[in-house]
Order: sequence, then C-alpha cells, then structure tokens
Amino acid sequence: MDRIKIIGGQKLNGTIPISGAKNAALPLMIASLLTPDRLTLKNVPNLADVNLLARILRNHGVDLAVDGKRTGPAQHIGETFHLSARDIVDTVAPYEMVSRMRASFWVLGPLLARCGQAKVSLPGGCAIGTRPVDLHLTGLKELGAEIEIENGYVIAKAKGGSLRGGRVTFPKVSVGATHNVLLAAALARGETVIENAAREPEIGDVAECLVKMGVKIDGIGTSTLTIQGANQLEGAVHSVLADRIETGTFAMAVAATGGDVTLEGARPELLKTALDSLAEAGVEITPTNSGIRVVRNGHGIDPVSVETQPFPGFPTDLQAQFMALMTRAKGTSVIRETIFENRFMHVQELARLGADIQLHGDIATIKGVKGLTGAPVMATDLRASVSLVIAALMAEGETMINRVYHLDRGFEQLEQKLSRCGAQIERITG
Ligand SMILES: CC(=O)N[C@H]1[C@@H](OP(=O)(O)OP(=O)(O)OC[C@H]2O[C@@H](n3ccc(=O)[nH]c3=O)[C@H](O)[C@@H]2O)O[C@H](CO)[C@@H](O)[C@@H]1O
Ligand SMILES: C=C(OP(=O)(O)O)C(=O)O
Repeated sequence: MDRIKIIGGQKLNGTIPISGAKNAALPLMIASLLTPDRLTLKNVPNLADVNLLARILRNHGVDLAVDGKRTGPAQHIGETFHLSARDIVDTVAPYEMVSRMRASFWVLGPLLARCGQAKVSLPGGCAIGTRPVDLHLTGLKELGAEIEIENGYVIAKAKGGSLRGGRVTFPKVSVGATHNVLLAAALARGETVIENAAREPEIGDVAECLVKMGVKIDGIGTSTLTIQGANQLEGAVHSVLADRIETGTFAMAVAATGGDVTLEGARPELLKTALDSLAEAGVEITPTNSGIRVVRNGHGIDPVSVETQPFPGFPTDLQAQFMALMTRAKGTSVIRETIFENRFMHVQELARLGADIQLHGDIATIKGVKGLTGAPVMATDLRASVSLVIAALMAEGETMINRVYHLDRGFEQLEQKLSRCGAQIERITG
C-alpha cells in the first residue's frame, strides 16, 4: 500500500495548475447514459474515482475512449473523454463497484429515465456520516418511479415504462439528490421543478452540459430548477469546471507554509467564503487574469472561526484543511461542521502531530500551537487525508501518511504539484 513521506518546513513558491473538479466530472460522465450520441468531456482529472466510474459505465454499455493518454510522467493535467452509450446493455450497478464511491449511485436517475428500470446498490463513499439516500428516492418517486429496497439494492421501475415531470421539494439541501433528480428529469416527459435544489457550482456545470444536450433548464445556479425534459438528448462537448476544493486546499497549504503561489485556472468566485476566511486569517488573495495568487510572507496566521454550510457557505469539503491551518494560528478558533455528523476523523491524527483540538458534538475548538512535529499518521477519508498533508508541510521533521489511496480518489498529481513548488514530498510505493 502506498504511503506519502513529507519533510515539513519548506515554503511553497511557484505555480500550481488546477484540475477539473472530481465532483463535476463524475455526474458529467454519468450524463452520458442519457443519450445514444457521443458526449465529449474535456479537462477530466485522472483520479481513482473517475477510473472506477469509467468501469461502472462500461458495465452499463458505455463506450469510453480517452484522448491524450499520457506517456511517461505527465506535465499536463486533464484528459478528454468521449463517452457513447448507444445501447444500455445492463441496468444493474453492482455492490462491488457502487459501495466504493458515492457518486456512482447517481446512475439511478439516468438509467431509470432512459430504460424505465434500474437496480443500483446502496452507495458507499467517504465514511463521514450515515449518508442516507431517502431524498434521492422520494425525488425520483415524484417523477413516477416505483421503488423497493431489497438485499441492499434499490430496485426502481418507471410507472408506465417512462418517467414524467413532477414537482420535487427537498426538505434539506442535498447535492447528490439534486444531481440524481436533475439527470432523471432531463429525459422525463414534461416539466420538472426542483425546489430547495443544491446550488453547488458542480450542479450548475452539469445543468449547462444538459442544456448543450438539448434540455431546457431555467434557474441554473439558483435553488429552484425548472427542467423541460426532452424525448431524446443529443451529444455535446463540455469542459469540466475547475476544482474549487482542490483550489481551496492548495490555497490553505500556501497559507500554512507561507510563500507565494499562483493557482492557475482557479475560479475565485467558486469559493468566495473560503477565500474570505483565508484573507481574514491574514493571507493575501489576489485574483489574476488566469487564476488566483496566494501569498503569506512574514504575517502569522490569525485565528478564524467558520461553520460549514451548503454553497455558497463555507464548504464541508474544506473543513479539515482549514482546521489543519488553524492548528498553527496565533489564538483559538472554532469550527462547526453542520453537514456531516462524523466528519472529524482528522482530529485525532492532527493531534499526533501536536495539534491542540477539543471536540464537543459538531464543534471543534482549536488552540493554535507554536509548532507541529512530524509523526506517522493514517489517512481516514479524502479531505481528512489532505489536511494531514497540509499539517505535515508545516511540521518539523518527517511525517509518514499511510493509506493514501484516499488521496488518489480526489487529488490529481498531488505530490508533483506540491514538490514543483518546493515541498519535500515523496510517494513510497508498495
Ligand atoms: C461526489 C460528491 O459530489 N460528493 C459531495 C456531495 O456528497 P453528497 O451528495 O453525498 O452530499 P449531500 O449534499 O447529499 O449531503 C448533505 C447532507 O444531506 C444528508 N442527506 C443526503 C441525501 C439524502 O437522501 N438524505 C440525507 O439526509 C447527508 O447525510 C448530509 O448530512 O456533497 C457533499 C456536501 O457538499 C460533499 O461533501 C461531497 O464531497
Ligand atoms: C466526500 C467526498 O466524496 P464522496 O461524496 O464521494 O464520499 C468528497 O469529495 O470530499
């Protein structure tokens, strides 16, 4: 099993190219199930989750060709995927695959819309809470799905053979349920209205792609989406939007170590709340023509308290990274996690490096310490893992991070991007 070794204490200086967003690339790939024509996606990040989803989609009959396959150590990021689902050959998404990744559950809506039936295993994903799928299922029922759960599988059939438009009012904001219903509504007969839809930019990106495929959607970027389903969708060409979580992660890494880094291709408007929190901590954030410049030189880290919220609030996917930064602040900060009930697995690992963090329910109180010291730690989930990378970059001496397969799910060329900016980071394989 691979590990990552980091010798902390180096400032980061240089340029980091930002990859396409995992959380947009996955539902965009799934959108290919909606059309027999070719969907071309550019700027797809090379990640374990993307590769696993490619296997799941191939199993359903999607033909996937990749342009620009790398030869040797890649300097460039992003690939072009051509996905063609001429015929859906299997409407079952098996446990072995779906249990390893949350987003794979989102094939349910499109399969149901295209084929009138689907059998999809209950999903897995990061172990950050119970993560039910009730909102996905009630949403699809509003579009005419009949649903049973048997032996860990959701078995769904469209009443009368095809879905029809409906009104879905989510009692709670859910990214995944919004994706699932939006994708299904694209091929449902008539109009669907989704109220209290998640507004995360990745949903807007999928909606923009669906529009290119022939769906009429009003309210993109707002919490009310009105979708006119089409009988048949066309192919399209779409570029995956920049990863705001990767952007925020590197910005926090630079804030942590000090230095001067340009995040090339970053879109500051996609993570305004997080960048504002960094500015409050004393980090200089400057939008440039091609991205964002992040600078911290001389100025220490001021303590800043945050609370996670759905977009446009502070993202839960940046909570662990921000906590790592706050471990070295000049005072005490408070972080409240309101989205997932068990997303504090990084706390005990950060403590191994010398962090002083008290947990009470959904609130973590972080007292900034004078210094962290390297130690062996274990990655527990994707964003928790990268918070350990940030802490290790600040720590004195060597940190060995075990179970880095979590990182490979969501960070393209992490070690290369950091080491080119001066970090002492190395993957130890096997
Ligand atoms: C692949 C992907 O894009 N994953 C993201 C997605 O996860 P995911 O789509 O799983 O997250 P949701 O937005 O659905 O979850 C938000 C909250 O709603 C609850 N809930 C959700 C669905 C449901 O049917 N019932 C229910 O109660 C969840 O337990 C959680 O407490 O959004 C999260 C919140 O921004 C991010 O942290 C994940 O990175
Ligand atoms: C929690 C995440 O992923 P998933 O929803 O796939 O578990 C994430 O991307 O931070």
